[in-house]
Amino acid sequence: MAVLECGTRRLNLDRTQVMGILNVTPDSFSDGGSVYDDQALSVSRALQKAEQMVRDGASLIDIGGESTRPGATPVPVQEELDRVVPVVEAVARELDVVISVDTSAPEVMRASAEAGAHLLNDVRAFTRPGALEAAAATDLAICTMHMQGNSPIDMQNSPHYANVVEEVAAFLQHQIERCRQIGIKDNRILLDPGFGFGKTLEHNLQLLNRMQELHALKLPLLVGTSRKSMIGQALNRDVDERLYGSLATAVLAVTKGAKVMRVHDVAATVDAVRMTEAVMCESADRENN
Ligand SMILES: Nc1nc2[nH]c(SCC(=O)O)nc2c(=O)[nH]1
Repeated sequence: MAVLECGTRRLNLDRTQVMGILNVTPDSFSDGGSVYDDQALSVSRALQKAEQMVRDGASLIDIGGESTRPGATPVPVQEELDRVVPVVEAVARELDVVISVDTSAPEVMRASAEAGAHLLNDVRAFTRPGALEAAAATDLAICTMHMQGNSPIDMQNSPHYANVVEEVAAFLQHQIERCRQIGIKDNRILLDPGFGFGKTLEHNLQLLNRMQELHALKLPLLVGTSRKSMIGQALNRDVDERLYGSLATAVLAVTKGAKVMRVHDVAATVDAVRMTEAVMCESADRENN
């Protein structure tokens, strides 16, 4: 059985797992402010949303205190801590689920691990000073992701690749080597091609269409396409009309070997993923019988 070691928890990767997105930010692009009451973060509202996603079939919850949509400005660390830590503590106390924290700040990584998180998810691939050391000091799983450009502020200015799949693969291979050098074992690592992070529509479409080529890296893939602009651009849909397109990308990602899907719409995605796997397993069952 393929397993991701997530601190005190182990995640079965023999089947694709669905990660529910829990933005605890007032300005996230697709559901900004959904857990805010007038200006204040409501921990109870955040917990209710997490409970619903677990009921819907999420086996991971990704808690993010900084919006990383294109053009977003960084959040002060203390503000991020104030948003994330109380929600991690509440979810750890109340729910049986793998808790992921979407952060680039080493202070938030350490505090989240203390508060009960199981996975550190960094869209900046643990490149901030002290971030990889902070991750290595825990026994949490990590997700390391490709982004072209230094941050969401500038990543979409002029994305450019000679060969996007090869360049993303080379970047992720380098991240694996950084992790190994600092003592983060392979069975704690998820890799993520970073859809929408310094990529044009064509880059994103090619990356999904050729994603099976990333299996050469031999570590499990996390995919985050849910409600992203690649869907809006391909279908000419606003952010609240991208469920069907998101499901199409989830099905394709699963057929190409994604092991974790990071999504807003958990129930719909769980059914799409399970149906896809039912068909895929049929062919495997038939070949084995
Ligand atoms: N690992 C990982 N973490 C993420 N955090 C965001 S924030 C922007 C959004 O949800 O559209 N995207 C991703 C992603 O694609 N992969």
